[in-house]
Amino acid sequence: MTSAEIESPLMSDHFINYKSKTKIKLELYANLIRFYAKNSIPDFILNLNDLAGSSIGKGHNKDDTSSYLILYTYIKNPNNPSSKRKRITYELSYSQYSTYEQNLIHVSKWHSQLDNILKKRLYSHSDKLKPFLVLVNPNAGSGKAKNIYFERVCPIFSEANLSDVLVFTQQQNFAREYVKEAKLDDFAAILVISGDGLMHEVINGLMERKDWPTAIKTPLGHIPGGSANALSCCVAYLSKEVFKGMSIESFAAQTCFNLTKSLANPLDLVAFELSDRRIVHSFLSFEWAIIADVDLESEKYRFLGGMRFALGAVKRIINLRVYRGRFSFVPADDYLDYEPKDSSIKINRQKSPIDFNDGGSEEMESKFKHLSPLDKPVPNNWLTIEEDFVLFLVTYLPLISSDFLASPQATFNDGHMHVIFIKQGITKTELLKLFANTENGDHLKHHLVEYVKVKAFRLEPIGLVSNGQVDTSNRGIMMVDGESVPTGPIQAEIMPSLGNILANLKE
Ligand SMILES: Nc1ncnc2c1ncn2[C@@H]1O[C@H](COP(=O)(O)OP(=O)(O)OP(=O)(O)O)[C@@H](O)[C@H]1O
Repeated sequence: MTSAEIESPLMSDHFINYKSKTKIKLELYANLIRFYAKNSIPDFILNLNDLAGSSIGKGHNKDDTSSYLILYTYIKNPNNPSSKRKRITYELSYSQYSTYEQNLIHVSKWHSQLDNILKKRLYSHSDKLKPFLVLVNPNAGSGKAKNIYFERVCPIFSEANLSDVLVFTQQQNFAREYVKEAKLDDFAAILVISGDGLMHEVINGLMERKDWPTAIKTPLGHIPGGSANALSCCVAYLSKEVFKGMSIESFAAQTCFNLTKSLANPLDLVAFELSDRRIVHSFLSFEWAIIADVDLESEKYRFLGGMRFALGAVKRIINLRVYRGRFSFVPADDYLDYEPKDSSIKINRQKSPIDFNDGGSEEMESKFKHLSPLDKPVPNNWLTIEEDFVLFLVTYLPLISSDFLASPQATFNDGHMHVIFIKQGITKTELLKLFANTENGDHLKHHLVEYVKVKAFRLEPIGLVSNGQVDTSNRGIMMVDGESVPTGPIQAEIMPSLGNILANLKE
């Protein structure tokens, strides 16, 4: 027996379903509404997790004294929990009293009771009445973000009785500067309608504030509006919601509905020290070798949306590049005995006693737990691999695009970076097959794909390898969260649970 069955309803009333013209009894509980047509057994149970909100309406006929309760639901097929959500509205007329005013007063009680229950579930830690700050990049992806805001997001916010402050970004780094100066206390959360690049800007803007330790705790939400939209895919994947096989508009609407049901969840961020000594913060990935080449080179196919990556990958595999590099890392505790699948990969394990900040400085020690200055050797307890790499990818969320489940083990705050690399030796055919197997994470089973979980790493790119020669003038492209950074020695450390991401995680 569920707790709702032993509780008495908060409200119970008879309505007429406007569409079917049938009588219906509704019982409201803390988590659900029961719909009874004839029997004492409910015909339908609406979980309040599937309800965006309600509104009050009046009939068109001037003699109609009834008042209407309208429910906006986004329901999955009950027989298929992994189905898309479908919007269904229930228009329920109430006419127990003889005047419209009396009926309206009673329906208003339902509306405010529902609003209170739904808002209580939102951001329980913050002020319910604060608006969202919504940042929209009108030029993201194939240029749909503005329409997504007006046609998909606004209607759901209105159904859920949520308010927002809209800001269109005007150029690169606009959002970064905006959140650096914004009065964050005025907002419940920051929502980004764009690709992953704009979220990267927002996170870095927050980290550049004087009050960054509190600023970075502002809950962040992502609504897909760009081409890859990896963060929205990860939120949907970890919330057990569909994210494939639907248009960006439907995906955005579903994501927006889920945001109205979301709570703030701790999010791992990664601090990078770039070769020019700048510090940037990242939520998604670091790419070098083939993935970075594809990401940058496929920019010119942005009009294709997500398809741009598939096209770029095929082109780059045909003209495969190999880069020599030195990869040093602090393995996660469960990877201390890490051995590569390919026995020809040699790991340099320092035997000298562990010294965390060997050659480090006080400044580095105060900022980082593992990193020493970039111009000094890595500490003694790090492991080092020097190889010719075809692929080198670090992720801290599961997906880098809707069809690339790079690290199935990753969660929002598992406290680690997940490194995948492939060294020279893989054939073009094998690589093509492997790229076709990334949707379910099956690439990790391939004997030439290496995987290691780390807390910190350093990558020193050496040069492009061709015909046994190393061209040190070409060290490839490096990308953090899909944004180019200067190529050169780079290092990174995980910052466990530093940020907060909005997601409706199911138990
Ligand atoms: N109004 C704007 N006009 C032009 N560029 C902008 C504007 N606002 C932001 N930008 C920049 O556009 C770049 C791309 O944005 P974003 O990553 O959000 O979309 P995308 O690249 O289309 O999507 P994805 O990252 O999913 O592939 C970012 O570097 C961002 O700083």
